[in-house]
Amino acid sequence: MSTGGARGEQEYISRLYGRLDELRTEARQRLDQVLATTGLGHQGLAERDVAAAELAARTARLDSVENGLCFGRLDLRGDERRYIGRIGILDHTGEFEPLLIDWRAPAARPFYVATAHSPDNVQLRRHIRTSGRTVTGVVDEEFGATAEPAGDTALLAAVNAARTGRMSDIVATIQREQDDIIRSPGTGVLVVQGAPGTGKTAVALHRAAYLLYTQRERLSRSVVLIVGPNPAFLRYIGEVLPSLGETGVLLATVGELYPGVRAMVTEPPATAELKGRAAMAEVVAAAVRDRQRVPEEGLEIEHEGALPRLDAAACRRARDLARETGLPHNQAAEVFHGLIVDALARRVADRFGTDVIDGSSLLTDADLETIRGELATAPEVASAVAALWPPLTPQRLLTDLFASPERLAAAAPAFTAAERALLLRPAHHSGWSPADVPLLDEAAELLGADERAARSAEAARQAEREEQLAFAQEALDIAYGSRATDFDDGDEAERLSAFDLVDAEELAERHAEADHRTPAERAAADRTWAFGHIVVDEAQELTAMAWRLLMRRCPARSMTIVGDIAQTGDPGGAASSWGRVLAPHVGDRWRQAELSVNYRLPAEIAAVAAGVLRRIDPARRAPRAVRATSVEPWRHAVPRGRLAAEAVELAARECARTPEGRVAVIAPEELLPALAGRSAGLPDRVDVLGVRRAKGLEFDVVIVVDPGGIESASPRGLNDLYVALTRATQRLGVVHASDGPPPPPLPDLRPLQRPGAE
Ligand SMILES: Nc1ncnc2c1ncn2[C@@H]1O[C@H](COP(=O)(O)OP(=O)(O)OP(=O)(O)O)[C@@H](O)[C@H]1O
Repeated sequence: MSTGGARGEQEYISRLYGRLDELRTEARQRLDQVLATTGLGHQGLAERDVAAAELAARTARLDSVENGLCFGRLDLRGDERRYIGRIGILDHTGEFEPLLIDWRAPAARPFYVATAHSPDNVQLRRHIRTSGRTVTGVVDEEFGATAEPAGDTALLAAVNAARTGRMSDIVATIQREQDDIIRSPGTGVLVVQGAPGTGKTAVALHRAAYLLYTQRERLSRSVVLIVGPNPAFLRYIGEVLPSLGETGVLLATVGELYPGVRAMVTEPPATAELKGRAAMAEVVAAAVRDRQRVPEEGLEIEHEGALPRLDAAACRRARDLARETGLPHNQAAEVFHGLIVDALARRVADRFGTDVIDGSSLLTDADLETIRGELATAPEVASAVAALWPPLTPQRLLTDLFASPERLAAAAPAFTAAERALLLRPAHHSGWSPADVPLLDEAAELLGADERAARSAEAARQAEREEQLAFAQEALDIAYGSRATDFDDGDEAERLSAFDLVDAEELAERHAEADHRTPAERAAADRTWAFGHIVVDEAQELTAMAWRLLMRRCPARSMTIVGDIAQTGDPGGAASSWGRVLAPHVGDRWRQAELSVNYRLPAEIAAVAAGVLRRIDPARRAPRAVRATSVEPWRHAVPRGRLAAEAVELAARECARTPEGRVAVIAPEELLPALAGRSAGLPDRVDVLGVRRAKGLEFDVVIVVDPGGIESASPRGLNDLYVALTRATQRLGVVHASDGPPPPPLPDLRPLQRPGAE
């Protein structure tokens, strides 16, 4: 690494930061000006809010690119020089030349794809390292020269760096196969398959940033949704997009995608698996149909004396016709009500008798209409009809379904009794689980809005508005009343007061709560939001029901799906094949890209993982590791009762030998309480966790406890073991019970010398 070059670059980098500071100040001043603007009408206020939101987003973007603002330089043949960085910055003097080129712009691409074989007009590629605003070093790669490729030096420094517990961006070292995926067009469904550590998450996040750059107008309004497997994972990746200047995305688990429901309840894996099956879509549909009843004994209503009875056949006809409209349940309820009223009106007319000669009604059409109108508004009719076809919320439907063995038997006849028992729970349950969320969403689609609830919400809004109007009128009256006493010095004609400028309507609008939420916040609160693009990470974990929910949220089917079939630990989780998962939603209209280089695992750990992968699927090729560390993974056999104690002791030992970075102890769920009890004295940078929570995360050092226990804990335990063994960037140890051999290929590992003797 050259420090001479570093000194040479400092002046330019300082100039860039100077310009960044100016841009920030300008953006803040404009924001302050916009917010201070007054005297706008309703339309003007709305425009002001839009401008303010855009300026606030710009300010946030400029603030977030402080670290590593510029990380590269390209010298092209013909004396052109380009500096590459997190955002584009123009020189404000003269010709508005680019001072810094956004990494996503086409002009930056040679920085990522130029090679000695295909230099793309590049003479020199320079990696610039900074700490704060100071240049700490540069690494040059001259094309045509025989120097060590600097790209590798920069990449190796990045992959070897100690982990902080938060994922960092890879914008300075994106590799060619990753760049191809990041810049591939945003239309359609793109699946990125790759083994653990190949950079799927990194690529997916940079792709989101790239699409936001190329389609800013569309995507900043329609919002990019990033879906991860659990909140810990979302926290882990949460800083990547802001560091790339992108703050307007929504990160969520599937369990967080039903507004108004906090899915906090944990339930047995078998229940969650069952709720995730595609068959549940039919169960929910059947549960809705089951609530559209026909009384076998017919329908008898007390209204001004008993109304004529409607027999079951007439009720069934009304139900079938209402269903045939194809409307959601709550909207079809109105149709059903109308049909029952029609049938009743005809019966009432019949009671008055028919003409003995031709059998026609003795009542005129007008008479019939009067009877109909009267029945249509009769509360007794309404409540009798609602008992047959009740208005339902998704929560009500599922609560009733899961609380009743009879309802479950009717809605899920294809499930076994044992399976239905897994779904049973009391009506007064303590809340919703993540697996309930796609079911609630499914129900919401089939039920539609509860029209009556919507009407009463609209009535409440109207009442509130009238109240605001009255309040505004009162305020104006007071202002008007006080005018003579306030301004009796004769110059009131020159002064403007509230009643001169606004009427009550306008004042009420000003008092009305403006919607200052960002598009991402509005999207989070709206079940029917159509996202502009969805990124699904750890996609192999999603259930069939979760896929249905996500596809509904993305009618344009613009999606990036990243995952690894070999890491599916959840039998209800998708994927033994991406084709099978996607076929119901997009047929074969999807494309796949593959990542083939392992950036996380050193070759020594990758070899252990490859052994497990061979057991999962002998046909699958393990990715090539980008580096070796010469540190061999170890194993340590201990009596079963000592697993937790020894693991904690070894974690402490690993901490002592690795002064910075993260250490993880990954164990079967049933060992976690024992481990937690013993690990209180360990430093904060040690995590003790099960495989489920470790998915997608990485650590400098990993100790896998009781691999046999992880493997036997579930039908896909071997996949879980594979996940656990693929989390470490530097060192891996395995602690296993001495009463049996560790599962292959772990017996080949070097046995650990007694601590201290190594
Ligand atoms: N081009 C790159 N430059 C520097 N680091 C990289 C690069 N590509 C990937 N990495 C690093 O490799 C590690 C693994 O990346 P990532 O977590 O995206 O892999 P993954 O394929 O999603 O893994 P998993 O399947 O386990 O979730 C991360 O630390 C990431 O920053």
